Amino acid sequence: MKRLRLVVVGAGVVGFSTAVCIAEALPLCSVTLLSEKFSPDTTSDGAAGILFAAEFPDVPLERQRRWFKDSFDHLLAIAQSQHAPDAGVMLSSGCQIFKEVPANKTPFWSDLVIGFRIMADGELKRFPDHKFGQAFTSIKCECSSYLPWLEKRFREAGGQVEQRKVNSLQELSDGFDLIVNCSGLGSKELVGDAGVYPVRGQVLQVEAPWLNHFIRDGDGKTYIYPGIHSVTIGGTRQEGDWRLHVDKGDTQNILERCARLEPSLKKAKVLSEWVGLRPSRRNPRVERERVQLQGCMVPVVHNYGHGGWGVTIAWGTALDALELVRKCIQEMPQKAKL
Ligand SMILES: Cc1cc2nc3c(=O)[nH]c(=O)nc-3n(C[C@H](O)[C@H](O)[C@H](O)COP(=O)(O)OP(=O)(O)OC[C@H]3O[C@@H](n4cnc5c(N)ncnc54)[C@H](O)[C@@H]3O)c2cc1C
Ligand SMILES: O=C(O)CCC(=O)C(=O)O
Repeated sequence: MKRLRLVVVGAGVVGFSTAVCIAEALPLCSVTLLSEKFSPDTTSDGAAGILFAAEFPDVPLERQRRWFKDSFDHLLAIAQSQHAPDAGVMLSSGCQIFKEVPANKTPFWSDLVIGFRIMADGELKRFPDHKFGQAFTSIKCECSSYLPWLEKRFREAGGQVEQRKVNSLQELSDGFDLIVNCSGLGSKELVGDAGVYPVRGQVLQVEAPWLNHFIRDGDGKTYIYPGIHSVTIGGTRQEGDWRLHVDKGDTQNILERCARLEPSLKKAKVLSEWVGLRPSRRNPRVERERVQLQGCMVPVVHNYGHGGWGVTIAWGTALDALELVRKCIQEMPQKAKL
């Protein structure tokens, strides 16, 4: 019996989440993950990995809530299991503080994280420049551990992995019946999407084991996220900036901004510096189309453009992508399904 051959392009948190969802749900299909780069060399690897999100302008809020909730619940189950240290997933409590009271005091995910509450005036005293704060428990998912863990899970479900750059979807039409595109910023070239652009982010890993709680400035530029082995501090959001090298000016600026929120960071040792390009788009593209490749109409499911929130919503969008894959398969002629 000929098995249906599926290919997932991309080995970041979106690609591996999608590949695992598909391989585990459709054991009769052959699933291959192809990617130019793997952990530790993807954008996902350096992300702070905190589950937190801003709203995308044109995606129905219910769908965004589902992406957040499905991802949060999936990672919470891992954080509370024996797999937590191997997968690099931990609960993380802290606060987001604002210099001005925000128009929306309760973000759309406030009831999806744990214990969300508005901070009392007394708690804000240590942040004299800030007037308003939200305290809650979220999750930190460290992709340098999580991606290898997902890869193992994918292989255990029968998935195959191959390192290769895909220059055009045409290259895939011979070997595969269905393509799932999770190539992040690579989609700009791979599928000619002019709406995809980089937002450069620089972060530092510092040694500060005395810090247990995260602090995020509501402007989204400055954050301190204690992790399993070190503390991630950041950041920058430089739109359209393709530079992948560390900028020493940014490093200095990050250290100063973070020490203003948490003075003890002046005593922290800098362990490493890292730059990544967020695969940004006005809205993530989670949809399907049929593309003519070498004379055949081939179904393509897209799942890319998660910007600064890819770790947060990867599992939720992967489940959506799985449903789109199922629909494509249902519409295939019976012969192709065998
Ligand atoms: C500094 C910084 C901090 C961040 N912190 C957080 C955070 O705290 N929380 C959060 O939710 N998000 C965070 N993000 C955002 C997050 O990193 C991204 O949203 C996420 O990594 C996107 O995942 P992805 O799988 O789409 O892309 P990537 O990780 O970039 O993976 C894309 C994959 O596609 C492959 N690929 C691309 N083109 C091709 C091709 N033509 N052929 C073959 N393979 C190809 C690449 O090699 C790679 O494997 C942060 C980002 C940065 C830069
Ligand atoms: O914005 C945050 O607080 C988390 C880090 C992040 O998502 C980012 O830098 O893109």
